[in-house]
Amino acid sequence: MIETDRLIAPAAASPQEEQIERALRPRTLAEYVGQQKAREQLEIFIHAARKRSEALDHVLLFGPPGLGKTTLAHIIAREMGVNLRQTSGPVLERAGDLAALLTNLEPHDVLFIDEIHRLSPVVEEVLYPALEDFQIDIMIGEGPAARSVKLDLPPFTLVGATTRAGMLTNPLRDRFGIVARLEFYSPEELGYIVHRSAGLLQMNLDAAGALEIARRSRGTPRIANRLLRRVRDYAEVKAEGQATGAVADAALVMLDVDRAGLDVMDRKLLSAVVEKFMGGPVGLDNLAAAIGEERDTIEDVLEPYLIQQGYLQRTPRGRIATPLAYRHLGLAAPNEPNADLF
Ligand SMILES: Nc1ncnc2c1ncn2[C@@H]1O[C@H](COP(=O)(O)OP(=O)(O)OP(=O)(O)O)[C@@H](O)[C@H]1O
Ligand SMILES: [Mg+2]
Repeated sequence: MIETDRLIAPAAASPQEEQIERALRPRTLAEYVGQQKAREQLEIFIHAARKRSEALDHVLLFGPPGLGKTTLAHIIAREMGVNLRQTSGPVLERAGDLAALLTNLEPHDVLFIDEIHRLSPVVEEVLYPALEDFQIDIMIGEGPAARSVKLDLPPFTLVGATTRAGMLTNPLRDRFGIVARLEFYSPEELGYIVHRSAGLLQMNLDAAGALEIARRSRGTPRIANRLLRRVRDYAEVKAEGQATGAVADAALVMLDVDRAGLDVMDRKLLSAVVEKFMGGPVGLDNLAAAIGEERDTIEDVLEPYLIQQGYLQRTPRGRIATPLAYRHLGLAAPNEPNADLF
């Protein structure tokens, strides 16, 4: 069960997995599948910045976990031909931590701040003038002898990533010239990603096998690559390494990923709304308590895909299960005309 939970969880599970992810990560914009809107924008702005020999404008990337924000940050640095320095909101505790990073940048470098919605207010204060004027004010010394010194920074590009653009303060959000929202991938796009990964892993995966995995990966490349590796294991043990559509299906059924690509947690959430709260509306806190999950996990990880696929609706009064959710659970929706026949 624990294994299954981890399978679908969009966050990278272990250092080992992160290593595999790095190996499968596309390195150029041309290799980056899908996200057409974000890719086209970036292509143009990167091209223009390079032509003028300027730093790229600051970029905010947002979207659910595993859709390719970190990947895109690395690609931006690579396409700009500059270094990337990486940190994250919770790691930057003090203003001095950020100042140290900023003063070590070279012209046009990319500073990548993951989970940028978790920056502390004091650090954010330092960031504003850095983003706007490439300057920071730092305090030197303590007590009566303390004084503030202005330091010039080289022009740089901040790439911020967040799963929740709504949690950014307005002044911070306003300082990004380029804002790209990443969307869930289509089965065709994921099929292509899985096909490419299978090549890198030297695995025999036919077109039907790739599509089966793609359709059941919650629109998320990280999950697609993870399911691919499990299908590979299954195929090696049960099917002489041939990952066909039928083999992939059998492996995914074994892993409790259903034919719509929903896993145990997805189904648990939907059945809680339907059975414990009569289809909703139910508030986030009640739902979290009912299924024993964190609010954040529900909002960041579980809900976005269920909403996008039309199983769940978010209303001001709470979450509501749609007729599709009832059907998926093998139940009749309360207002459907034939409800009584079942
Ligand atoms: N557009 C893409 N084309 C091909 N592979 C991709 C693409 N986007 C992501 N991937 C694959 O999915 C994995 C996860 O992507 P990434 O780590 O960039 O997600 P993320 O959005 O940063 O997630 P998190 O919010 O958890 O940090 C990558 O290692 C890469 O192999
Ligand atoms: Mg990331």
